[in-house]
Amino acid sequence: MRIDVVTIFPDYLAPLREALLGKAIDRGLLEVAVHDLRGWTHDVHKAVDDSPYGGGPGMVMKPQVWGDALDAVCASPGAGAPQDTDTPPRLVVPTPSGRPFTQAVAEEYAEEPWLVFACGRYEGIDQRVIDDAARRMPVDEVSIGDYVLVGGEVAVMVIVEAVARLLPGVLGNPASAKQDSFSASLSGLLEGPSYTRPEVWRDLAVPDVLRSGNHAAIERWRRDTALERTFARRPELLDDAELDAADRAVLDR
Ligand SMILES: CN1CCC[C@H](Cn2ccc3ccc(-c4n[nH]c(N)c4C#N)cc32)C1
Repeated sequence: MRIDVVTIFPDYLAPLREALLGKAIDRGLLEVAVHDLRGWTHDVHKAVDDSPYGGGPGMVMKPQVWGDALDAVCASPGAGAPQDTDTPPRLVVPTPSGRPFTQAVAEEYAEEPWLVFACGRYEGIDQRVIDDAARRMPVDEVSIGDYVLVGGEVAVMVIVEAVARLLPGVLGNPASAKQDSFSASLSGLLEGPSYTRPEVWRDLAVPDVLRSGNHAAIERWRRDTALERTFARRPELLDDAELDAADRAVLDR
């Protein structure tokens, strides 16, 4: 997978080259290029923003600069295009007003050969940039949660990590992603609690079933605790979960 990120704060994305993702890049499982939006400005002040039409607080990011940047970065075939194909990338624009970025969206993105991320700042990017790009490529405006950040860079880090860990070979143990919270194999439920040695720590013991060696009982316990935790913390997830009679018996307890 090829990932391009356009931002006015390239150094903000430096952590993408650390740890697991850094290893994935070194192993060629992932290619990441970060571009400084100011490279497409033409004035001495390298202006990327201007005051909003209709008034209101803050500034809006200029369409001309973003248009030139995305024309260059999304060019296919082009320098960034994977295998130099003429397939355009999917443009992902983080914004609080976007559709929710969920595990299902992460799984969708993990199938894409090429993602380009546009990191807004100020009050956001002139809408015409998104509307213009949508004439040439798939565009997604997504939100990582119902709170307001200062810019898109942190959201891109969240999205890239959630997507990259799903790529074959990135996680040491691929089975780990199969047991993710929200994943299909867990019926969209939250994961239950995890434990490791010692058996007793500060007079708190590991549940006996996990040391029983009875794999059927352990699987049932993990399902039950996932159901209980989901019911307690995210009951709305149960609406879409495929529950059997045993599951419903747990919830009716
Ligand atoms: C007061 N204004 C309101 C509009 C957005 C302004 C800050 N900003 C500029 C670009 C930008 C990109 C993403 C996010 C963001 N915030 N929360 C999320 N879940 C996001 C996501 N994905 C925020 C952003 C602040």
